[in-house]
Amino acid sequence: MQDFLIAPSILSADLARLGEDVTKVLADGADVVHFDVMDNHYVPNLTFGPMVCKALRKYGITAPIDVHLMVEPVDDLIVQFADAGATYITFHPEASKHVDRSLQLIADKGCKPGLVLNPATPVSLIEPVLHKLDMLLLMSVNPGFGGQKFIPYTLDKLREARALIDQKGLNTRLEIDGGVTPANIADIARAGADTFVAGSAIFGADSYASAINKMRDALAGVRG
Ligand SMILES: O=C(CO)[C@@H](O)[C@H](O)COP(=O)(O)O
Repeated sequence: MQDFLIAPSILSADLARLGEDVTKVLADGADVVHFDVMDNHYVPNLTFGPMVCKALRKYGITAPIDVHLMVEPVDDLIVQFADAGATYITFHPEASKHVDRSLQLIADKGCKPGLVLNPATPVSLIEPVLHKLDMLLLMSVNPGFGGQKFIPYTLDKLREARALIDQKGLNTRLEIDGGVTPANIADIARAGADTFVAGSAIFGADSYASAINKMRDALAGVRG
C-alpha cells in the first residue's frame, strides 16, 4: 500500500479567502487539495469551475489538485480542468457515455485519471478499467454536500476495492470521501484506504494543524 495522504476538501474552506486558506492548510500538513466540482444537475449543489483551479495555481499553489467532477457530461470539463492545472481528475462512471474514452482523455491531457463510486454503486462496475486508474474514489456519503455522516457499509466496499487493487498488483490510490474524522480515520485505513478527503473535520476545526495531526496520529497506529 502507498503512503497515507490527507486531502482537505475546499468545499468547506473560506471561499472568500480561498488562496490564503489553501496555503494555510497545506502549511499545516495537508498533502493534496481536494477540489469538489458540482453542477446542480448531477448533484443538487453548485460550486466552482476551472477558473478557480487556474486562480489557485496562479496564486502559487503547487500541491497536487485532485479534481472530483460531480458533473454530467464530463469531457468538456476534463479538458478545461487539465488546462487549468489539475493533477488528478476523477468522475462518476454514470456521468460519461464512454468511460474508457473519458479516462483516456484525462491521461492524454497529462493528468492522472480516476473514477468515483457513489455509496450504492458496486465496486465490480469499474473492474474492467481498474488498471487504467491512478485513483479510485469511494464516496462514503451521497455526493453534493459537506458535513454528512460516514456511511458504515462503505467499509466493506473499501475492503473489496483494496483486495482487487492488491490482487492485480496495481498502484491505484484508494481514496475515501465523506464524513472522515480523526475518530474514524484509523478504521477507514484498516479497511484499505490510503487517501483521505476531509472537509468539515479540517476546515471546521479551530486549528487545521491539530485536526491533521490527530488524523496522522490515528494513522500511525494503523501502520505501527
Ligand atoms: O464530495 C463531497 C461531497 O459531495 C465531499 O468532498 C465532502 O465535501 C466532504 O465533506 P466532509 O464530509 O468531510 O465534511
